[in-house]
Amino acid sequence: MEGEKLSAVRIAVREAPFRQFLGRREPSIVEFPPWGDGKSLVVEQNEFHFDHAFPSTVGQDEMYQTLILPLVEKFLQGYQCTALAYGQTGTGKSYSMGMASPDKKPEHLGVLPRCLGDILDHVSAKQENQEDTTQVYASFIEIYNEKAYDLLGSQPHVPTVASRCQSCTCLPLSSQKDLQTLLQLGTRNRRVRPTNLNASSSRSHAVVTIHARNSTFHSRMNVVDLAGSEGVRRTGNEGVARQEGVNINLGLLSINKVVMSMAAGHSVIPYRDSVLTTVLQESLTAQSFLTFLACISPHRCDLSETLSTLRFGTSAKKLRLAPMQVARQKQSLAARTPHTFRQVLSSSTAIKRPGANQNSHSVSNMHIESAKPLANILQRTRSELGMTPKAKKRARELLQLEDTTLEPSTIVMSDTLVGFNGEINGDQQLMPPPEMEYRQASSQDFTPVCNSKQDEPEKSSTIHQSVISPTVRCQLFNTSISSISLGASRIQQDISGIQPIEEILEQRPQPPCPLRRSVRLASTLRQETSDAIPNITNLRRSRRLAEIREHVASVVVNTKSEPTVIAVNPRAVVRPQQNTRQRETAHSRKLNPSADEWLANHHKYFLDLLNSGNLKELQKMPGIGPKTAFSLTLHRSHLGCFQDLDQVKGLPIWRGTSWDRFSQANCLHI
Ligand SMILES: Nc1ncnc2c1ncn2[C@@H]1O[C@H](COP(=O)(O)OP(=O)(O)OP(=O)(O)O)[C@@H](O)[C@H]1O
Repeated sequence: MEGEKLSAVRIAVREAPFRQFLGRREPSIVEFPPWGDGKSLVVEQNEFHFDHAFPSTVGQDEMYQTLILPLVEKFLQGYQCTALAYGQTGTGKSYSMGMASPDKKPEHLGVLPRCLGDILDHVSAKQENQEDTTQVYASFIEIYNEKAYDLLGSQPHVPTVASRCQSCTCLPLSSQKDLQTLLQLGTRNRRVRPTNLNASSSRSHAVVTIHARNSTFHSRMNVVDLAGSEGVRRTGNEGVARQEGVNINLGLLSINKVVMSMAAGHSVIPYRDSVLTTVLQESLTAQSFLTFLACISPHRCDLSETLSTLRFGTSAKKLRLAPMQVARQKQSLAARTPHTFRQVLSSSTAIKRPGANQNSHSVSNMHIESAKPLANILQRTRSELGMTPKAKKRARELLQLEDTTLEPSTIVMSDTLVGFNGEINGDQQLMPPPEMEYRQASSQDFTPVCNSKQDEPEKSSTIHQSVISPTVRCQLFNTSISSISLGASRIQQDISGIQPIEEILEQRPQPPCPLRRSVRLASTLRQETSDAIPNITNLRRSRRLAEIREHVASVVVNTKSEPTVIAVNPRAVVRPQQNTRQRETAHSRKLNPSADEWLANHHKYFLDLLNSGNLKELQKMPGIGPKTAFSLTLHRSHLGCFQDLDQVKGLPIWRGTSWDRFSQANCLHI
């Protein structure tokens, strides 16, 4: 087997024998077609293809040799391996994994005793040849009601405190006697309860972790026997047993979610959803070998559970893993910091953008050299940690850019950085640690970060650049770079084809005013009318309207008699005197148009509003309610647009004096 390419994820299905106590013999719902080559099965016209499909006639030895032995070989070469049995209750998971009470008959021995036996044989053979000094030891835990129990410990029924069971008992294994002790202790202490479907149903998930440790690697192999998936009603459980069932299903659901997330290439895997996945976190990574054994029932009454077990297997086939041999110290780093990869990747994502490599060639060689050790560490950390294929692809892209781009918080620049159209002054260092970068933005964050000369106040244009630079820094780098001047020469622009950032920023069209359209319209109207009416802001709406009416009345009177404004209402003329002198002069050019002119403008503007306003905007006009606004829009769409206000006045929507009120409220005087 050595040297043979073993697929990282393998799914096998095993059919259980008929359950005797059901008392009847019926044809199995599972068919193994001859064309399936031992890999396919058909259940009620649903076809499934896996790596192996074992009928109930296949014995323990054949199953072990085909499915588990290659995994054991990988384990002995230093890989992380997991063999996991899942399926409905009573379908032979514990039997297959060898976690049921030890059977005297050798043909019934399950995975665990067989693989421990093989591992011990292999290690002792090597030790005899003085080739190796591999130590083997194993732990046996169970997860019951969302609590982990150390079955080899002195208090097997007291939950362990450590969330990942790092401190559970590990028995050294050097002989068959040790092996027997381990199996006896574990299976004796494991919780079992008779249910309607299984006379000795395991009520917990069992995880046996075998460690092989030598001078070069520390590999792990998990043999997992999940508690059966079960419909709580079918098992006939009540009380505590019912709660057990709920927790069992919770664990199974969470493992399902973990596998789905890994298969989908998500960067965040929900390991923490249950104790089971937390314990298996170190093994269910993209760098492990995974083998699933789906145990199914031949009975028609179990059809739905059988189909759901097979569907889970089909989804797990989508997993794409890239196992790697894990060196002893690296493995512990990976195991202890499973999230480091994500941090590293996200920081890298923040600093490197597509196209950065083509523009960053002018980073000085000296700094590339200084950055290399750190770049290597980063690369190593990435490779040590499990990566989904998608993340791996991304990481590879990033690593290709590594030599010529900035590393987070590491490089002291002395040359010109062209990559982001920024120049970094030689004797100014990069800003320290990125933790500064993710503070909540405050006004201080946007004050120029300057050293030396740039602390001096400068011309407005320079200040403008400085104000931009911290923002740009946050976007492009995970580290701060002080004193970036964002100017790039025309030649650099021509070479890179990238416009300098400050130019882009300057030329970027101003974002639309954050005010709502109706408010903008209203303010435009107010501005227009403010040329002819006094400043009456900050007054209540009723009072404002009254003032407008008074003022317009004064203008009308004025044009009929004198060319200057006559104070018909003292408030109407007193207000402008409160305005500043500049405002008066600015307005004086436009002020005092004839009333006709003002009215014509006002009508025109008002008509525009009626033609362009939506329902909400129309309703904001004085004298227009929801119904009128709706009728107006209907007529408008029917007519195309209103030609003049007389046409609006002639619409059949105005009842009684409603037009007069509307006209008066809006100073239309029609
Ligand atoms: N392939 C098989 N050959 C012979 N006996 C089997 C086989 N599979 C299962 N059995 C028997 O079926 C019974 C139930 O098996 P087992 O307890 O392993 O099921 P399980 O899936 O672990 O159930 P649970 O999830 O409830 O613990 C056992 O008595 C076991 O010996």
